[in-house]
Amino acid sequence: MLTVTSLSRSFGDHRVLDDVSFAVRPGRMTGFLGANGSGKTTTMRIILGVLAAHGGTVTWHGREMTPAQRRRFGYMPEERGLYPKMKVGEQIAWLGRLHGLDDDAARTATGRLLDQLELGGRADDRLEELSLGNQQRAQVAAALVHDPMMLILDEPFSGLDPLAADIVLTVLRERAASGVPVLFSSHQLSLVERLCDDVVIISRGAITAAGTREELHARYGTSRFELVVDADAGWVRDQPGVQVLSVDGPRAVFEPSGGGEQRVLEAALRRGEVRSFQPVVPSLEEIFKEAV
Ligand SMILES: Nc1ncnc2c1ncn2[C@@H]1O[C@H](COP(=O)(O)OP(=O)(O)OP(=O)(O)O)[C@@H](O)[C@H]1O
Repeated sequence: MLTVTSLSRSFGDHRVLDDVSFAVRPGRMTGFLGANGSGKTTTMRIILGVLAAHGGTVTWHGREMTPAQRRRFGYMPEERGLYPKMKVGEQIAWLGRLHGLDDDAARTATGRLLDQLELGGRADDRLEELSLGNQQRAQVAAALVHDPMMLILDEPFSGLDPLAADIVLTVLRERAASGVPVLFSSHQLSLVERLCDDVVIISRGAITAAGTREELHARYGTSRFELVVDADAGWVRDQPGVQVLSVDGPRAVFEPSGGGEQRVLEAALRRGEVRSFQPVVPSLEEIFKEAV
């Protein structure tokens, strides 16, 4: 497990990280969310050891991380760093060797990854000949080729169409399932909602929410209910013990008190068909807006 505790960092007078603490657990996909300039990249760079913290610690399984351990991390930086003129396959294998793989292992890992990322046929093309989305997939391969023990990915899904995002996601999920902690930043909240196990939200350099997706839904959950019937739902307004928030044809959203939701459900069943009746679960987008 990677644990970040009380990180702080300033650039001049500008404090960009203030008491940042969170954990990235093995086998989990952790989404790191925050508005532009909130401190995600700075935090990731400190974890990687390419930027010094002014306070706080980064530990791996409870101990201060060593440079050798950091070298076993896989990092996809925000500024993509592959060579445009170099052939994709050669480049990924070369990065594997730089990380200590022998020639055979580097070639095998490269071939497998490029196939998984559906770039197998492009191994002999120069990077610049690939579309931007395919270049991005090659960047993912570069971060994974040495079988890293932890993955830190800055916006790995930006610029990918939904099919390409799913291909990358499958590869990352496979690594997470094998026990690798995965931390990735993203602005695409619907995507994060679908794929992350844990969520960390940062706002202006401070963590405003962190936990499993279910914990955040419960914490930011409301006591609202949504009822959908087969005719106009305006009658819900007359029910005792509920505050109606909206009625839109057959759909009513209300906030009950003292068991009011049961009475509404019973009344709806007496009146006819109930199409759905459920508590309103906030989306990650709503949680994000409330937390930042
Ligand atoms: N080298 C630097 N020198 C001065 N200020 C910096 C430096 N690096 C980052 N900052 C500032 O630190 C703040 C946090 O930046 P950071 O890149 O960590 O944010 P971010 O959450 O990754 O943003 P984005 O989503 O836009 O990539 C910003 O105000 C940025 O201008």
